[in-house]
Amino acid sequence: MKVGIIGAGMVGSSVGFALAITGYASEVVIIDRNEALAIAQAEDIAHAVPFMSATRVRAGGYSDLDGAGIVILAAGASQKPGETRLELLGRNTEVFRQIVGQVLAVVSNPILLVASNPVDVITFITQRLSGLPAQRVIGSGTILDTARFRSLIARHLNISPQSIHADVIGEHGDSEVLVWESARASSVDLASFAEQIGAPLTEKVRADIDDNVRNAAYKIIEGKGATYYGIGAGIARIVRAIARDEGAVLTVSLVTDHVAGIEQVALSLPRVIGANGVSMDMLPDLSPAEQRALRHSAELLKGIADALKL
Ligand SMILES: NC(=O)C1=CN([C@@H]2O[C@H](COP(=O)(O)OP(=O)(O)OC[C@H]3O[C@@H](n4cnc5c(N)ncnc54)[C@H](O)[C@@H]3O)[C@@H](O)[C@H]2O)C=CC1
Ligand SMILES: CC(=O)C(=O)O
Repeated sequence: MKVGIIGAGMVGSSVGFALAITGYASEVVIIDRNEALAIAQAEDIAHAVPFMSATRVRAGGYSDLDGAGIVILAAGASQKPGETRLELLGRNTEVFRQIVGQVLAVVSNPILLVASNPVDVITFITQRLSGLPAQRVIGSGTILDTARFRSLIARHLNISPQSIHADVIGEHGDSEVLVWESARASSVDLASFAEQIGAPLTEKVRADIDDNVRNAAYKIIEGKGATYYGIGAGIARIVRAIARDEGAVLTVSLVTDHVAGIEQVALSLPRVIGANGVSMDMLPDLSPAEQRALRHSAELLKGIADALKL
């Protein structure tokens, strides 16, 4: 499948690299308002291809998106140390007002994958600006937070993160909800598994994992200025689910009709993803506290999106 990437910065280039080395895309076109950057990133990534795959990688303009099945939107401002994702909203709304129309002028019915922050509100904006069905406008949402959650639980239990089934839902941001209630290691209840191997999930263990998931971006940005490898791999994983029509269940953001008593809000839930985008949503079993936290997250995002009066 041909994939376009708008934004050749840290995130866009990491997605391009992940797509090229996995071969999940047959062709990748990278576009940025800084053409020299797009060309340099595309060339650098193309030089990795002979070792790994047969993906064709190049820089281009919007007209080069012709025939793309997926367009990844990773353009715009990113957080400075200490800045929240929501503080990027004004700047990135303007960027998306510029780019969404240019994409749709060339590709009439793409699947749009939104990475730019605050990703839930930007996904809402992109769906409204594009007029595409909600199922085709997918925000990376909490796919990265879920990966962080699984990797930290796996580290605590000393097993593979692929054997952990645990999700982060709600906002990709400070109000996100780590779902402990239905978390499992293989098919075993997570708390029971942890007890059985002598590594119980004490309140302190849970609090440390929560802190390191919720605040991962702040800590990494403090240390190296940006996060990009995790989201690069996460978006490549979504592309694979679409390109191979997998029906994979991934936590992604989407404008959702009803969730936690709130209507028409973009946030993350586990969703089934295949060739036509998202086909189904699921709500994991939640504890009463997790239900309240999800409602809070949904209300927060709804309030911000409604204030935009799109
Ligand atoms: N969803 C997630 O989990 C994550 C999201 N992000 C978000 O991804 C976005 C990009 O982050 P980085 O790549 O680190 O930033 P960056 O600053 O490295 O790259 C952004 C790129 O966007 C380009 N750009 C800006 N306006 C444009 C326009 N109108 N048209 C075309 N290109 C334009 C810039 O020239 C720049 O190359 C940020 O909003 C960041 O917060 C970052 C990490 C994880
Ligand atoms: C920057 C960002 O959204 C993240 O790493 O989670």
